[in-house]
Amino acid sequence: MTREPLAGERSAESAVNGRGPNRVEVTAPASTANLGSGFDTLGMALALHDTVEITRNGQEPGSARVSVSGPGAGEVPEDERHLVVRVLHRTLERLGLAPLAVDVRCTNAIPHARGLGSSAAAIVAGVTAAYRFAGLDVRAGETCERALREAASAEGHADNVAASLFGGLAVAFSTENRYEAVRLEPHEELAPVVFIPRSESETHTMRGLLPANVPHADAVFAAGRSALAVHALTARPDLLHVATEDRIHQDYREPAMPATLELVRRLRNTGVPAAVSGAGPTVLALPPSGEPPREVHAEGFEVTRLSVDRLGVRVRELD
Ligand SMILES: Nc1ncnc2c1ncn2[C@@H]1O[C@H](COP(=O)(O)OP(=O)(O)OP(=O)(O)O)[C@@H](O)[C@H]1O
Ligand SMILES: N[C@@H](CCO)C(=O)O
Repeated sequence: MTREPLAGERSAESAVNGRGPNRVEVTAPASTANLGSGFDTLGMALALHDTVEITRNGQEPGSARVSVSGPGAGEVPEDERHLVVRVLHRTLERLGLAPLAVDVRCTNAIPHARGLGSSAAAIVAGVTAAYRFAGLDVRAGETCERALREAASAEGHADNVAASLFGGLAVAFSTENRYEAVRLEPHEELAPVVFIPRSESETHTMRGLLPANVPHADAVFAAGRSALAVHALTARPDLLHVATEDRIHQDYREPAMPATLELVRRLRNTGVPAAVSGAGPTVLALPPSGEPPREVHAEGFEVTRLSVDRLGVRVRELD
């Protein structure tokens, strides 16, 4: 395999073949994507975390034994088909390294298929662990750009993974099929509230509801609102209500989650900036007070206040 060298790469082969860590712990944050007007572009990390502990076990290379507590327990595969393990192995392979045999312990808090970036957090955990086993730091210079591309190509879009990797607010974009992102510091007064329903929606199904093209006027509307959203989220939260307005994805997805869109409208009608979180069905609100509005009827939704995660993924060597 030919590829460009990575910073610290000379140590990578020897790290995986014996001198690297035996056990790493990765903590990856949830994320809310789109923020209304920034479809596939804006993502913000939230202080709700999955923790994954990965230990090399000396079994058959490429094998995995997985245990899960919290969301996903009893539902996701408990072997090498598990998302974190698939990404770990794929990333090692793309680094030109042999697969590892691992025990994986997942302690999850992010609900699955609700629009809170659970798959992105799992993917970011897998990429981060692979890099650490290879002696590389996902947060360092060129390596961090490659880690983003690795994670975004596994997810299919970069908004959630960029936020989960770097924390804070991500502006994701692509150039010549390369995923890229810029990290920005969200305004200190942002106080996200999420309304999480019991129902689930898989992102790939929700993406199937989107049209191939949108009217030019809607594209112009989206460009203006998303540019404004960057300013509102970082400097002028008083502009969030207008900045989070969308015309290019939410309504198209309404037939699959009518209660979500109804709640978005009820919140917005009381003046609260609100949008579908990611591909839904969770609703994200950014009330200026940080208080969920009492007068808005939100039966069927669990209401949770979350702060912004400003650090992104964390990794520790345990052994
Ligand atoms: N921690 C995890 N471990 C294993 N598999 C996971 C994990 N998190 C998510 N998945 C897989 O990804 C699926 C959910 O991903 P999906 O992209 O549809 O939703 P999401 O990431 O929660 O929401 P969104 O992308 O809208 O923010 C789950 O059904 C499961 O198969
Ligand atoms: N931008 C993505 C986020 C969900 O993963 C979407 O709305 O489909």
